[in-house]
Amino acid sequence: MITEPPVLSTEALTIRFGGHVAVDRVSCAFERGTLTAIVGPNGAGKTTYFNLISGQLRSSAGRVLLFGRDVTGLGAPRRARAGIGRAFQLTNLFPDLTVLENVRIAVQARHASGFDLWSLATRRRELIELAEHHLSRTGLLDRLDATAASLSHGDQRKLEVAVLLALESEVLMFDEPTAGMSVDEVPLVLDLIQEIKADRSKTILLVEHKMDVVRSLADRIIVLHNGALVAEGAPEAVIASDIVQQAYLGTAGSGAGAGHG
Ligand SMILES: Nc1ncnc2c1ncn2[C@@H]1O[C@H](COP(=O)(O)OP(=O)(O)OP(=O)(O)O)[C@@H](O)[C@H]1O
Repeated sequence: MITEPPVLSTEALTIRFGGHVAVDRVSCAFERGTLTAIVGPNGAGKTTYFNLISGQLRSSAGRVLLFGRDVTGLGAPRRARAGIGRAFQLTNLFPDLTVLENVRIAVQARHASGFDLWSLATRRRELIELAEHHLSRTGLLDRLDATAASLSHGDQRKLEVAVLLALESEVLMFDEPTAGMSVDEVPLVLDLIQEIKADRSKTILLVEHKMDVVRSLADRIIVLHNGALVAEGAPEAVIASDIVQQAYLGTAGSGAGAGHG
């Protein structure tokens, strides 16, 4: 029987900084339509693991596979074009362009081939319609003409997600999506992630300290500690497990209401 490879997987992924092993032989598969939260104490290697997947860092050993294809040798821009979309890098946005222009450029980049000079006007309309579709999903239709730079922090995050949707990224990676946001903006971003998760077409990875956020969004949790993957499973079971309670959340038996850091 032929089984489909997972959308994304890492095999014994490892990085050393001098003598320090920041990510230590992490093997993990991420399936389409799932949201996996990556948790662990400060310095556990979560962001470094993200950087290895998105290509911001090159691994010392191990592999990153996208649909079973080895992308370990590709840099970040090529991995992004292959479908690994990392949100909230800010480099994804053109600050002086409008909301609509930012997303239209992403749609255009995605649909560059097949460009037909004779139907420029039709083509332009189609690009704008697609861009508006992504902006409608992310709740930005009323900000089409605002420049990216003029948006609130929360709306900029929505715009970044619209750009990733327009680029048709298969994998969406969120590193602490609510960090630095005001209390009113937090639910907007969480609703947005929930909305993208709901159609089950994307593979979502989330690094998050807040356990209430993890509980409400994640289908699965993986726990990193000292760079190694030490626990994995359904959120309630992993959060309640002794290994997480004692070693990673520091409060055995408390019900893990809080993260750390
Ligand atoms: N470029 C680097 N050079 C040297 N050491 C690094 C580098 N990047 C990360 N580290 C080290 O690797 C370890 C993992 O760091 P990382 O930022 O991935 O942890 P984290 O789990 O994301 O932590 P936090 O929850 O605090 O964000 C830490 O000990 C960190 O100091």
